[in-house]
Amino acid sequence: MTECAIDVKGLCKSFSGRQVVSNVDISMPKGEVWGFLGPNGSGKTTTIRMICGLLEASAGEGTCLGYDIRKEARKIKELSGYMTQHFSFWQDLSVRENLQFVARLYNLSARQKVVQKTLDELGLGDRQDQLCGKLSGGWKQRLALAAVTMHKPQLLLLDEPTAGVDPQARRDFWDEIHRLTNEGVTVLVSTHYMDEAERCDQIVYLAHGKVLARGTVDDVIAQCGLITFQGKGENVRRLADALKGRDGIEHVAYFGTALHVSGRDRDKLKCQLGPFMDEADWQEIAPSLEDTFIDLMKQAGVDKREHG
Ligand SMILES: Nc1ncnc2c1ncn2[C@@H]1O[C@H](COP(=O)(O)OP(=O)(O)OP(=O)(O)O)[C@@H](O)[C@H]1O
Repeated sequence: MTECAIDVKGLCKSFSGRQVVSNVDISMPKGEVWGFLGPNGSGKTTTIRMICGLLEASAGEGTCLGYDIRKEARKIKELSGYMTQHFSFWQDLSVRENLQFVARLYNLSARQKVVQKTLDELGLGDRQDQLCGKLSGGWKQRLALAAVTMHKPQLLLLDEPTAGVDPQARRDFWDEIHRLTNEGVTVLVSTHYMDEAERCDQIVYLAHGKVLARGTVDDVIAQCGLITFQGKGENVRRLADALKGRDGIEHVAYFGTALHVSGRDRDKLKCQLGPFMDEADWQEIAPSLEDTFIDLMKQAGVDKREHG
C-alpha cells in the first residue's frame, strides 16, 4: 500500500460556533504535489493549519507524516515546513541574516554551512546582503521557500505561495517545487491560479469548508459534467449578453477573443446557439479548469461566499 504523507478523516473546525471546515478527508501519498483550491474563505488555510498541528480540530482525526495531528503536533512541526500566506520575515534584516535567524530557531547544527547551501540552492547568493524589505515579491517568496526548506522537511504546506508575483517568478518558484518533489518531498499547496492547479498531481476543491471535487485535473473536469461550446469570430463578444440567462445556458465567459458557453444538456445548448450559428464559428471543446471551477463555485452558492 502507498504510504500516506497526510491521512485525515472527518476534519471539522468551528470558530465561535460557526463551522468553517466540515468533514474533510484527505489521503495524500508521499512524494506527490497536491493543489488545494476554492474561493476565498472556503477553509483552505484552516485545514492546512489543522493538518500540521497548528490548530486543534473541533472534530476528526488523522496523521501527518505518520504522527497524530492531535497528540504529536510537535513532531509534525519538526518534519514539515509551513509557508504562511503573508510574508513574515524581518524587513530590516538581510536575506542571510533572516536565514541565520531561522536556522537558530530550528536549532540546526552547522548553521553557517546550512545557510550557505540554502542560499546557493535557491539562487539567493547574489542577494544575500540585501535587506528583506527591499526585495521584490518574487524574491520574497523565494526567501520564504528557502526558510521553510532549510531544515529538510519531508512535507511542505504552502499557503498561496505565489499570490501577487509575476509569471516568471511563479514559474521559477514551481521549478523549485518540482526539484524538491524529485528529492522526495511531498507538497500541499493552496492556490487560486489555474496554471498552478494544472501542475499538481491531484487537486482538492473546497467550498464553504466542504470538499466538492477531488482527483486529477482531468477527473475534476469530467466529474463536473459540463459541456462547453466555444464561439470564435469578429462579432462573438457581442453575443454574450444575448446568450446569458437562456434556458440550458449556465455560464458565458470570455476567453481572449473567444466566448465559452457552457451547460449540462448538449441538445439544449445547441438549440439555444442555433439562432447565432451564422454569427460565429462554434465548436464543442473540453471545458477548461476555469470553466469547471466557476461552475463548482456557482453550485456551492457564490453569493454565500465568505471573503477571508
Ligand atoms: N481564527 C479565526 N477566528 C474566526 N474565524 C476565522 C479564523 N480563521 C479563519 N476564520 C474564518 O474561517 C473561514 C475560512 O477561512 P480560511 O482562511 O481557512 O479560508 P481560505 O480558503 O484559506 O481563504 P483565502 O483563499 O481567502 O485565503 C473564513 O470565513 C474566515 O474568516
